[in-house]
Amino acid sequence: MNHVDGKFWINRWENNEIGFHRDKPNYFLTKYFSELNLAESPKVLVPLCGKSLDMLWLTDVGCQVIGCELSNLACQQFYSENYLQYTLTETDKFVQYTGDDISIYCGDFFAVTGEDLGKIDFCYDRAALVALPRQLRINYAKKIAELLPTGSRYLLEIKTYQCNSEIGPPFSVSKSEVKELFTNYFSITFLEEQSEMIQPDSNIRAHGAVELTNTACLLIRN
Ligand SMILES: C[S@@+](CC[C@H](N)C(=O)[O-])C[C@H]1O[C@@H](n2cnc3c(N)ncnc32)[C@H](O)[C@@H]1O
Repeated sequence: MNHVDGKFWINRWENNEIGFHRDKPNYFLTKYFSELNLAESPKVLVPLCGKSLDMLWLTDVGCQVIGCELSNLACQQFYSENYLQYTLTETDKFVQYTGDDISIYCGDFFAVTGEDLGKIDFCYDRAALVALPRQLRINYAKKIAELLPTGSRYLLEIKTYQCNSEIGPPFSVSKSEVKELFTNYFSITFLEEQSEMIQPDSNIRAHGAVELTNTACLLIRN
């Protein structure tokens, strides 16, 4: 399993192993969005976006969305399944899908720069940090801090479960790890926790994890 060079994820999309995809908007996003005090028409970064329908929900409430996704197939499916028009531009780093309100940089998130994005108001992370093994989570936290300007908001959902070694994705990320990764750059509030039983067909269930807690974290960039 090679998470680092991306083959793992490319294969998952090619084999349609996308059990992480949801057919309705995320509960924490829809509940807490209005409390974020964002400017009008905020620019939202969705790292590791897959073909998440949360991006559509965000445009419905007036956001301009920039996603980043490794798999070209995921990007194509996002636009075609939602009947959205796009144009394609190729650079040395990305294939850029540009739609009316949603653009996706198809390529490696770790190659994105502040110059590529412009000023981001809000970063929305569902199943992104927790998709990454520990060393990449450290790099990811640094990248997020680099891309987000002072005052911007970062809504992060983590999943926490009991395990003896690092299994995943999704990887178990605790509230103390969130503090460790982000405390140098952000003020952190834990908004809400919800427990759920892990699906019997999940790979982490096969390693003995039975129940997990989803925690919504709100981070504000210092
Ligand atoms: C668990 S999925 C979550 C997708 C989406 N956030 C959602 O909620 O459905 C993680 C996604 O991250 C993408 N990904 C993994 N590593 C990446 C990287 N380095 N750059 C960009 N995308 C990446 C994968 O292809 C996959 O679609």
